[in-house]
Amino acid sequence: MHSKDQICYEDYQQTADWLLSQTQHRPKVAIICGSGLGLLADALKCQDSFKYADIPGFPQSTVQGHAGRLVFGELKGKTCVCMQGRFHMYEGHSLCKVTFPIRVFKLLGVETVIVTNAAGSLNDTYHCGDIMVIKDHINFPGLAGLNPLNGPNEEKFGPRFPAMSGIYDKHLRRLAFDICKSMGYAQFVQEGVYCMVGGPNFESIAEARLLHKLGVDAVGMSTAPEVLVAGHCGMRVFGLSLITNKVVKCYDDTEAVNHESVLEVGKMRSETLQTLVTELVGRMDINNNTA
Ligand SMILES: O=P(O)(O)O[C@H]1O[C@H](CO)[C@@H](O)[C@H]1O
Ligand SMILES: Nc1nc2[nH]cnc2c(=O)[nH]1
Repeated sequence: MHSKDQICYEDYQQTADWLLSQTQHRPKVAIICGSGLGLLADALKCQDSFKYADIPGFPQSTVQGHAGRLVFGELKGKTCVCMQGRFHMYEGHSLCKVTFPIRVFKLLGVETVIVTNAAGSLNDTYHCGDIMVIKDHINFPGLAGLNPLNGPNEEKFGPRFPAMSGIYDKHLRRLAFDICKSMGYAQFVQEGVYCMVGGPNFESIAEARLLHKLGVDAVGMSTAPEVLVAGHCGMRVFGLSLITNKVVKCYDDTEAVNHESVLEVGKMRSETLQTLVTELVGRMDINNNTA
């Protein structure tokens, strides 16, 4: 590794090579579990798992509800790798560290990334426990110049100026809605725009009103960096937000969000999310080459 914030191609390759030497699994799909959503990994069969602390080059999870384990296994016979815990900018990680696993996944042969997160809703028609299929995002840190793709471009991964229109795969979004309909989930599944803010504080009321005016449906402190890096290296992206709370927009409201209640809602919906992700992977069009 060069300096603290600079990661080179060989660093990603070293971590990927180490993982390939430790497991027979050759994943085509990566799943990133949001806050309180780590139980998603329980659905994987024939598991091989690694603590982040034991993986060369991997950052460490520091947030409650992010176990810090990389789990390989199968969903409906398709090989997946699942991050039980992600990295956030507010933990003090550089954005290169936050997105380090994505490029490692690319080198493992992953073609599709499923990102999940816990988020607060700004859309008045949403309820706690709703699942929002992400249609698009607003990346506030990115708009302000905080971008994991800053610095010399690594051409082996992708182009200097990647397009981000259509980054959330239309076909997978449609498939998710079909699955939700057939599973009886349709009444609590939404489609909307996710907004990333830096955190770690939740929104002030004036900030919440601003996001509402901008047409944001759900807000959180993650996801956009991982999506940018996955898109940059040509991976297909699908995203889900679990609505864990309503963002307070009214000065008379005495309710205040906290991380514990966010995790509670994650637990409540874990089985539903497991089913949805399992079915989605099962019906995805991928070439599965299990070593
Ligand atoms: O985005 P994930 O990792 O799901 O976590 C969300 O939940 C935490 C706040 O409760 C924040 O980290 C926010 O980003
Ligand atoms: N920024 C932000 N992140 C969240 N993660 C879960 N809920 C929220 C929220 O209301 N705001």
